[in-house]
Amino acid sequence: MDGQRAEPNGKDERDIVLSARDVTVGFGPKIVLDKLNLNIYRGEILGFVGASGTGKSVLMRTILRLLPRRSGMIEILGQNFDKLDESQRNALDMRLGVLFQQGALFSSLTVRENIQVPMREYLDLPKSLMDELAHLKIRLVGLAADAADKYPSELSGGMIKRAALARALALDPELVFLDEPTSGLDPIGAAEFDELIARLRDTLGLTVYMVTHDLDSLFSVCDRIAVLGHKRVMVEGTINDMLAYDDPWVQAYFKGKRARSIVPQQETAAGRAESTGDSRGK
Ligand SMILES: Nc1ncnc2c1ncn2[C@@H]1O[C@H](COP(=O)(O)OP(=O)(O)OP(=O)(O)O)[C@@H](O)[C@H]1O
Repeated sequence: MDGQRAEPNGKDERDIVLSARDVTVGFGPKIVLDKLNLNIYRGEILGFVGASGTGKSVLMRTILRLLPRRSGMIEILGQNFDKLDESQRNALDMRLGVLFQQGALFSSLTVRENIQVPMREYLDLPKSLMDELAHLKIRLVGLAADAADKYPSELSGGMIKRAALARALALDPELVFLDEPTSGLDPIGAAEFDELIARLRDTLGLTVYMVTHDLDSLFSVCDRIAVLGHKRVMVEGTINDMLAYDDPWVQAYFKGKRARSIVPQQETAAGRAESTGDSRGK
């Protein structure tokens, strides 16, 4: 397993929604990602992990075109941004949702107004319709209707994450990027957020790219895991693939004390359902 996925017959029948090929990113003389390859498949929740400073945020920001790459190709939903004109890029951007770390809501806007930011940017809708849509998104992420008129400073950490998720879902995206979605949440709040993401994937047919350090998320909701190391995706696959991979960081991460408190539960089919917050934060 080296991140260059090859099926036995040389073909991959799965629907690829994001494909990064030989992506190289650097700052000055420092190369952070070197010929990185990664596929994300439709309908999956991919957990993206790696030691601090390996380039997880850099990759996500490169995919979102917030950082330039030196070389390589990125295709999203079958399209190569480099070959699109501005209106096509906008159309593609609308099919992506992003939840940045810490939620990144605008503090001077209410939850409703925050959710409407992407609508105002990309769509020309009457206010009444935008209000209705914001209300739907608020309910979708499990917030009470009265959260709509609250400012971020009036929300708990868990509510901020949900409001930020509602904003990420404002335009009904197909592919959602989540940067450390459960960081800062208490164990129960984190488990509930994981469940919400899994439910939305099932009901909305989302594909989810989740950067996370949270072992519980990896074990409980991620279908596949990709590990960033040595400037590329060094291993991708299931938990069992991680456990079998011979690398000191991967072994320490997936077989360390924290992981041992979670792994045995996951070895049964019931494990996914059982793995709610009790092992978090140990
Ligand atoms: N704008 C920048 N200019 C120079 N170096 C940068 C810039 N952004 C990131 N880096 C460097 O790129 C490397 C990867 O950073 P990145 O933030 O992607 O790590 P990460 O894997 O997301 O870490 P963490 O898990 O701690 O969030 C680091 O060495 C960082 O210092």
